[in-house]
Amino acid sequence: MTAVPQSQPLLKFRFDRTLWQRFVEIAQPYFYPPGPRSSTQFLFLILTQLVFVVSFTFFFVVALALIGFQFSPKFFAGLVNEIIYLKFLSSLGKSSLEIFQNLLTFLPAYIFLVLLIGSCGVFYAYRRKLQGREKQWLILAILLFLAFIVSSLNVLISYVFRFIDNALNGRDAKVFWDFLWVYGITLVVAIPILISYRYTRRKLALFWRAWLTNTLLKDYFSNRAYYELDSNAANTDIDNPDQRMTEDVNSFTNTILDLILDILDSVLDLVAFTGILYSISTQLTFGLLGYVSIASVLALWIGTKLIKINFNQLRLEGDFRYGMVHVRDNAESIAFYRGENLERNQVETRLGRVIKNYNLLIIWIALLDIFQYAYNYFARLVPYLIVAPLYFAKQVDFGTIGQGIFAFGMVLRALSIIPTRIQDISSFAASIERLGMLYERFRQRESREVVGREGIIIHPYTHFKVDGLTLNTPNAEQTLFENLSFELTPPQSLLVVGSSGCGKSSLLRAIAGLWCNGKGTIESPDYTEALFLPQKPYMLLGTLREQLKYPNRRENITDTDIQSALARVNLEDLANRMGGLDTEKDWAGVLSQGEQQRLAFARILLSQPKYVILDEATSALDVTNERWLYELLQSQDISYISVGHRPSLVDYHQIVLDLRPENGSSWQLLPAKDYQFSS
Ligand SMILES: Nc1ncnc2c1ncn2[C@@H]1O[C@H](COP(=O)(O)OP(=O)(O)OP(=O)(O)O)[C@@H](O)[C@H]1O
Repeated sequence: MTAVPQSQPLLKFRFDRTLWQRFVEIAQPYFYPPGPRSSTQFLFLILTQLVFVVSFTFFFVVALALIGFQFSPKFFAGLVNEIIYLKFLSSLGKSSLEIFQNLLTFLPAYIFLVLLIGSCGVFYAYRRKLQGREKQWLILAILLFLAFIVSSLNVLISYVFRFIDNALNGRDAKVFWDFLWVYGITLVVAIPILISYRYTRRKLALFWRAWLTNTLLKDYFSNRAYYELDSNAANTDIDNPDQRMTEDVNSFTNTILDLILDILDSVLDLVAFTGILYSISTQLTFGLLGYVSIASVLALWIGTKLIKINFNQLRLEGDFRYGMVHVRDNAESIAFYRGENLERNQVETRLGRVIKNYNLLIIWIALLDIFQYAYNYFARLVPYLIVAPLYFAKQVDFGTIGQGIFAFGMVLRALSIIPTRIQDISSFAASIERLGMLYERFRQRESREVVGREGIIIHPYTHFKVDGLTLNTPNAEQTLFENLSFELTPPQSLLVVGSSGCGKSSLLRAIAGLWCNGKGTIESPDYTEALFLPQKPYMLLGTLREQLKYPNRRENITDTDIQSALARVNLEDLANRMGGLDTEKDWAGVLSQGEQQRLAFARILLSQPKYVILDEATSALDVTNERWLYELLQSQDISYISVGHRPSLVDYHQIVLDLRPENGSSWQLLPAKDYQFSS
């Protein structure tokens, strides 16, 4: 049964600089390689891309307007007269067509042209840095462009309805039907654009997720980080790395795009509709700004509380799921022990923590709901209160009321990103914290490796040589042995003995480079020349063939080689019995311990290493099979180190290393023929 996490590391959850730095650390590398001042350059490139998209959109919209003008001159004439940002255009020509045509020879057009060429130039200058990242920049550009178009469509639709309302009010049937047609055509164009916008957003999130997960996986599997993280310890700060690399990455890449594009949409809507709103009422505009600012500060305060709760929720959910997986992986042992009740208790304790924290979460969400309902319902009243008196005083037409309410709603929505999305923002911040911590841990390991590890020094060498080795456990609680020295010249073999817990397996861990807390030097052959056989053989998820080829050190292993290796370890009928080499099973559950240990010996025959390290690798076998397998090793001219408790093992080794000799010294090395197992 694994430890149920008791305490959590003390973390501060705030919308602060550290959170921002973590965010940049995770988000930037997909688009721009990290390095000194790279964040500034990255932001500069994002702005340049924005400039590019704005300039491009300008020419695109003018071209569209010129085409659209051919279909509905009345609507476009109306637009030029009504849209506040376009009113200045009236000076460019008499008819609306002239105005649009003149736009292309007007000063802003030149400015946009220069910006367009300039931004292309900037990207050209950065082409080397962006090598391999072209795809994401291109998709981002398309996404930004679509965001502009979608926002323009919203403005357009608001005007179409204003004209429809006014035509209704003036009982002008012709104009009414004309604009209904315009609306129909706009929809035909708008729907595919809207769908492409959403699709592109998801596609970029998907590419980003794949990239980020692969990057983290690379770090996770490099230099055995997965082994060092010790993520099941109760007080670990990197809990559930699997969850961080799966769910947290997914929610990060999806939410980030949703949020960033929502913010962009909001900015665009804000620019588009504040003008309309401002032209209707200045008080309404400023009142709205004040209202939203106060609400945002309040929302951020509630959000800060929510980050911690969301962070804990993610951790507790991960712990709960791991508890269940642990039961699944150890089903047989638990069944033998009849440990159901204890296991149920441990998963129920974990579930209890999930529920307790979730309970806290829903209380805070309820508080947030009160705030959000009050915020939204009160906001709906405001435009009526301000625009209706203007209408009664005949200062604005009827269509203006509808458009005023629509514009108010759009500006309110645009400004309300923080008050209304604070729940998403907080869980996003929690994901950033969790991913950021994992990311930092990987970077720390990397810099530690560059600077050089402290403790035991490992050198590559032609054979095993240990010099002055003192080994501590990773947490430095125990010193297992001191000043150990020995040399093993092939084809010599060494048997490591000693009472349980004296550090036999730990010596093998140090030789394999897994433990390095202590001092002294270990010289060992390259890992590709050695094979390690643990007491409980590792059975991977896959076919029987993959099982036998593991760890895939040699190519061109044929099925005949496999069959012959199986026969030599007394498993000739295994493939037939299991339905062939392509069969996939839960091998750890299907094969007996002894069969698994024999299968591990078959791996030696197939991989043909020069050295083998065996940690009680024959403990589940009878003495006859054990002898047979050791004779097999000797016939292959393999030099090996074994750990074991059985007296019979002494016969297959030349040297014995006793890590807890009875004479009281720290360790003892002697020829096997002189060694006597104590009874
Ligand atoms: N990850 C760890 N962190 C801290 N201490 C550990 C860790 N793994 C093992 N130890 C401790 O190190 C000591 C040596 O463990 P090791 O597995 O090397 O014993 P051993 O001699 O191989 O025992 P056995 O014969 O029972 O397999 C034990 O006291 C064990 O509790």
